Amino acid sequence: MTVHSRPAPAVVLGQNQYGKAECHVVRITRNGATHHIKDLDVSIALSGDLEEVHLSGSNANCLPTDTMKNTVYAFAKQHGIESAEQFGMLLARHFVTGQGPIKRARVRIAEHAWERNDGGGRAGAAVGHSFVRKGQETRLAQVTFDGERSQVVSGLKDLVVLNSTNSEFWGYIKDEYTTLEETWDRVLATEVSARWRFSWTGEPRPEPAWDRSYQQVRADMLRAFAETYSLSLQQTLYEMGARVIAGSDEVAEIDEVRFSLPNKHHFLVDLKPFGLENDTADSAVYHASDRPYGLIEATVLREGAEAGIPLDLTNL
Ligand SMILES: O=c1[nH]c(=O)c2[nH]c(=O)[nH]c2[nH]1
Repeated sequence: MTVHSRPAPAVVLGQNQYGKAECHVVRITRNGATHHIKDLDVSIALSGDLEEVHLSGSNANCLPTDTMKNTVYAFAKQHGIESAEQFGMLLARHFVTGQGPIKRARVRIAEHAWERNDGGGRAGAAVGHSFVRKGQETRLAQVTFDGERSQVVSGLKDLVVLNSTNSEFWGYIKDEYTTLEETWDRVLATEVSARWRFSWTGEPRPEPAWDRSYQQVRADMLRAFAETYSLSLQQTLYEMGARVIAGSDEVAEIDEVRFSLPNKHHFLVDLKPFGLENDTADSAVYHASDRPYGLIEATVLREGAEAGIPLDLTNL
């Protein structure tokens, strides 16, 4: 059998673009004790005279995607973020007018909206630096009944909260692998996942008013988060649990609260290479990192109560 070798086909480069996707930039503006937050996911795609980058490997016309990322953070500090549209326009114009080979820039922005954490209307002075991400959390309930006794575990997940000050982290173990710098002022943010178990097991005790209880627990958690001057997320977790247990009344008595709190790290961006001082009295720009993240989990119990919520929340 003869194998007919075919001539190599002529190949050409088609449409192409490149850029840095999902630069998660958070800018905190400080007006005294009242802070404001802008939280954007910025994705950039540039195109233009980029044939040689693909064909010969010459990077002479290639603006590194790392530079695009730095530009996002530096512009956030330098020019502020008025709106997603205005910030996107500023960036798109910068890349096209600043670099000859770049002919077109596409900037996509997803903005995460935040509102003030007023702890259900009861948080007082902490409101200036405490925020809740917009969009409802998911409310959860698990009920079991064995013919005699009921058990009710309520919960919530996806409640994202952030404090732009009143959080420190220092005094921890330092071994040969520790590089983390101690901090006396950082952003503390988490996505609350919690489950709480009621002491109520059925008649003759009156059934708790579940909706009212849920609102009370949610408000207690938000208020404790806002008002706790935090030395660690672990300490904040404990304060939130303690507030929930103490805040539950006799009818809707809660014996146990279990939390799973991812530490949503916000890293201050080093803008010194661009001649910018970050973290000044009026504003700071952070990189909101989504992974890896610290995961802080614990149960807080009424003294004397037996733990009944399993360690693994995903099974509830
Ligand atoms: O609140 C914190 N708790 C930790 O255990 C921890 N570990 C870490 O690196 N950062 C933090 N922050």
